[in-house]
Amino acid sequence: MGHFTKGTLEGSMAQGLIEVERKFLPGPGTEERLQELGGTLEHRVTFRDTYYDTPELSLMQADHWLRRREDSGWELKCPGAAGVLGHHTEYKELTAEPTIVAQLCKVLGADGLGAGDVAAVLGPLGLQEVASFVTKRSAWKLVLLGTDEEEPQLRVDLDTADFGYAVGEVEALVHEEAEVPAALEKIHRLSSMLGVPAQETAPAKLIVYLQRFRPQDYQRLLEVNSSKQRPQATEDPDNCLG
Ligand SMILES: Cc1ncc(C[n+]2csc(CCOP(=O)(O)OP(=O)(O)OP(=O)(O)O)c2C)c(N)n1
Ligand SMILES: [Mg+2]
Repeated sequence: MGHFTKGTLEGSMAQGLIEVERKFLPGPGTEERLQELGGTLEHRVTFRDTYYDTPELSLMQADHWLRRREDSGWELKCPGAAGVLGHHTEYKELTAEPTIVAQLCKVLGADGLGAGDVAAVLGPLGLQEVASFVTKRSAWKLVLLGTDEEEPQLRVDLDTADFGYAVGEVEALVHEEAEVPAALEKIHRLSSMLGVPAQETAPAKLIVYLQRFRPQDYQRLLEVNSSKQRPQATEDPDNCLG
């Protein structure tokens, strides 16, 4: 996994936007540093995420991540176009339930389940809870000095999961692919001002959860990840940007 993930956000508020992000390990001084850099705290929020998969983890093995987030509904992250910028990977974030159901059926090879609620197809598709945890997030916004455009602003989320793991994300939202390199450059710049070592990466909360509480599942995922090359977006029938 590279340092960045990028997904196209769906939904009324953020239609067509591309999310470019980098995860890092925050320290005790990270919030203070954000303030010194002119960052503003947008909000603090607490939410529970529950992830679903088959007993064999068919979705995760296909790089699909299905979750229900308390108060904001279902979301499926699925692989987007292969990264052309080196280290980052891309995810499209589906939030419309009929679209999620259609993609689930495609990945799991199921037919004739209709296009209704996600909850209604969990049983038929053999999907069950694999992880559930609460995140406390502080969401920050920041404009880099010496940047003339008003956007994209950078966002920083500082998350602490209820099982004790803390992880940060620096992210930018852009409108088109052509803006991604500049966004990556800003993310790099802010990360380094936050004292993040250049090569540092941090695992997703879910990955750490599996490692700690479902070690056999974690092992299964590792084996798949090391034994297969990520398919090119254009050749991958499961790709949901395609
Ligand atoms: C080794 C490895 N690590 C990560 C991945 C990708 N991955 C792992 S879990 C996962 C799903 C969770 O993504 P994450 O960015 O951690 O979610 P979160 O920050 O809580 O929510 P937001 O509010 O940003 O939507 C993905 C895409 C992978 N395929 N392989
Ligand atoms: Mg994230």
